[in-house]
Amino acid sequence: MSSQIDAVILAGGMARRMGGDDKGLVELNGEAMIKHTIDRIKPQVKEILINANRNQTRYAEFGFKVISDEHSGFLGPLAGMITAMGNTAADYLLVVPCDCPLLPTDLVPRMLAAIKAEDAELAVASDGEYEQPVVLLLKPSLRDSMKAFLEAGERKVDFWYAKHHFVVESFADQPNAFVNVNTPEQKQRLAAEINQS
Ligand SMILES: Nc1nc2c(ncn2[C@@H]2O[C@H](COP(=O)(O)OP(=O)(O)OP(=O)(O)O)[C@@H](O)[C@H]2O)c(=O)[nH]1
Ligand SMILES: [Mg+2]
Repeated sequence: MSSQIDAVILAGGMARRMGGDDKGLVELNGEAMIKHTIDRIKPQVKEILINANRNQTRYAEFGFKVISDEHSGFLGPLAGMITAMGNTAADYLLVVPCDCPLLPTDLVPRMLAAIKAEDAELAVASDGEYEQPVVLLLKPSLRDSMKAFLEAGERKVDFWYAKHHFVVESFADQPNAFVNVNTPEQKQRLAAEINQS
């Protein structure tokens, strides 16, 4: 039987480098940033969850369930993952950020194959050089471990997964896969690149 896979798109940060604008809703080439992410991920998973702590009504307009962090206070991406893991019945949860508009279209099959090959608990994507700690495929049963880690005051995603059996899947074959838009300048640059190609 094939594995059921849901996804959470993390859009729950404060986006300070974007001047506090809600990053998932900022427009890139005429569409909300999160719409680019949705278009990349939707064909690869069963259900999508949007994790947002502001503007929930606007996020709901994309047609998916919107969930807010169960821990208040903007505790970081782990808080969004914990909430999503409690809202899925899937075998695996894909975690992606809202500010990576060019995610691989073969993200899920490759991460899943990497997990199965090593019988690992989770996979983290890499650009060939750096791990991408908010691009993960993980078993929702890891929720208790993540919750305990967050509630102990820890915040760093890579420190958390280092405690588990994880595999790294490299997407070095796709140099722009994890282009990350954190500032208005990065957004302008990417918009110009997309328009040229
Ligand atoms: N649920 C949730 N997601 C978060 C939180 N902080 C960051 N994220 C998400 O984690 C991912 C990576 O976050 P960053 O881009 O580093 O941080 P950010 O808060 O969005 O932006 P900056 O304030 O400019 O660092 C993004 O998808 C954010 O939406 C949080 O407190 N809760
Ligand atoms: Mg970012």
